[in-house]
Amino acid sequence: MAVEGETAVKIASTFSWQDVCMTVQKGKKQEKQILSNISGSLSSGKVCALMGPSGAGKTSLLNVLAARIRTRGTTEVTGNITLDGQPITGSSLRKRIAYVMQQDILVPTQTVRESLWFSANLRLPKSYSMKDKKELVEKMLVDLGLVKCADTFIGDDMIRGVSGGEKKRTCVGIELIMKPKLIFLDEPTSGLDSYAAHNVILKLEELASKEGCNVLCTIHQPSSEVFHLFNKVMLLRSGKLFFFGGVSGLSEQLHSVNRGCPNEFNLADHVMFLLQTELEKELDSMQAKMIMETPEKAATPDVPHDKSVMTKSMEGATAGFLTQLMALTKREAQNIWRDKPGLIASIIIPVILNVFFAAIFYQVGDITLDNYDPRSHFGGMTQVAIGGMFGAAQPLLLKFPLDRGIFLREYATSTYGSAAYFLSKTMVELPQSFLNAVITWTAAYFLMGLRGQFMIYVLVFWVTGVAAASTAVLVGCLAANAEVATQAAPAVFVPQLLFAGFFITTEQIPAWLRWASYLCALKYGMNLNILNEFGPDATSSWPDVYTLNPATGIKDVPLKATVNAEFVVRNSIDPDHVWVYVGVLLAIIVVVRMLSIMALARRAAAFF
Ligand SMILES: Nc1ncnc2c1ncn2[C@@H]1O[C@H](COP(=O)(O)OP(=O)(O)OP(=O)(O)O)[C@@H](O)[C@H]1O
Repeated sequence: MAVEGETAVKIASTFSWQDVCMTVQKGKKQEKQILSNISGSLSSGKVCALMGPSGAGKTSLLNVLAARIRTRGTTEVTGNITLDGQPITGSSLRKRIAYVMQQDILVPTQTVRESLWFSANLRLPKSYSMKDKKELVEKMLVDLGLVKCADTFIGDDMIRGVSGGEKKRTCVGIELIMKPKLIFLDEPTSGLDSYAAHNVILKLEELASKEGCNVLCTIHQPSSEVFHLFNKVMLLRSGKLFFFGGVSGLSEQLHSVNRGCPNEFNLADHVMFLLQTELEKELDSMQAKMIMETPEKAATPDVPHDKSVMTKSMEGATAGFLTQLMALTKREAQNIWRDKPGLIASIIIPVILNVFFAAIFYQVGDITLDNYDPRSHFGGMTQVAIGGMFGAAQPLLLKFPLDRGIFLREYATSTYGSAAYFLSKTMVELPQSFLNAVITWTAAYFLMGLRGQFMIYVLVFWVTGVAAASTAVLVGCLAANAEVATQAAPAVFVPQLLFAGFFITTEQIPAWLRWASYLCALKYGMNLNILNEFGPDATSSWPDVYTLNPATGIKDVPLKATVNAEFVVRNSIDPDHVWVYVGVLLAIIVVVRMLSIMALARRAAAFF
């Protein structure tokens, strides 16, 4: 299927690498040589297997050739790596390189078609119309044999989804949609049975020859059928090139050094066994002979299988910020909507918990009751605020660490920027937290018999929850992983409880520590709640109820004056500063979320 607007460009690209070396610094003076003088070349339409015993340097070489090694610090890489004579550096060349990781990092609630569409929509240049993109996705589904499962969820442990082989082919499709010139795959067949593995490599081979791209993949134990699909094989041993050439060439070479593969044996198994069982001395002498055979072949560019392969230039701007934001928001919302158990739990659990807690504080706000106690009244409000803070923070704390794999893969392939990614999560979070605020206060307000304005409680709870979630998000973006985020969370949230006026009033906190309460979002939320329930405006309409005067022993102090002094004055809350409290809460949200975007971008930049 020809995509409208394609430019007729014959692909005949050559990928070559000369004298690639990699060393890592171990301690102050020691160096470890990971790769030594590895050379070779591949040309359009060829699929090369990178093999060798464990620790031979396969992943290191793959990462070096794909420009995925950070050469700062202790790692040094030398050598020449070029694509059509150009060194592999710079973002435009990077975009022509696809890297399929060993783990299938996909969104479980997306279907196969949606996964490919997401990649096409955000990564293809704007010169591609929607129709072009859709045609490309459909073509990719056909080429990769994914039509039958196109509308099946990717799935995970909880959601029934596509098979392992189909997942792997989806990962390949996500990268191939960009029509990359180079495709690197780390163990694309690991965890697959031999038929599924054959299918993946066969599709890769077909696509490589059709699209004219160079494919290099590490592979552990290919079956004979799989092994013979490769056009080239590169064998490493202790960081050195043992063999590079065609599969039949390998067989000939082994015969020439008297280590031919018996007819009934698998050539790949045979050579791997040899590499791990032969004496070092023997291997050295074989290696010396075999390498002598390869450079000439490796240096000669191969002729593309299909000389009429067409492609369209991938240069030019890709999707803009708004398109990225919309696509990401849609995916995030779908993710929540399709995760039915999670969605139901996010509604049912707050209802049950809040009804239960409110039942404990039943009618604590009824000031006309004989057993009325202002501390219980305040306690009821306190528990809603504390529950709200943890309830809002908890789901957000692990959101970014748990989704980091997908973010890094997509960010690294320039699918979107960190700001669009971050804002998309916020767009979905806001209505969810508003719904949570309505649920919480509907349960709490009437059962506890509070007197402030219902809608103010909902709004304050919502904004304070978003502020708590912002802090959780920042912790999640800064933390190295989910475990670190979980460990760090109490250090951030417990002090908020201490500074919010629940256990100690602001005026009792030592002056040199009091400043910390000004950074505490919960404190501002609580100030607004206290004014809504106990502030002078709120209490002005209270019926006349009197409390005990300690000086006279007579109940002649108006209750409104008692609660005002106890909760408003002692917590240094100024009724004229309502909008200051609202403003500071909003400012905390904006500043903390901006810091989170920066932390996310920094983490993504450090990925390579
Ligand atoms: N940054 C590093 N610092 C120290 N040693 C390293 C580093 N990177 C790789 N190595 C070492 O280099 C050798 C090659 O590692 P590499 O992961 O490339 O091997 P591999 O062939 O892919 O192994 P496997 O098949 O087990 O994944 C190993 O001994 C590994 O411990």
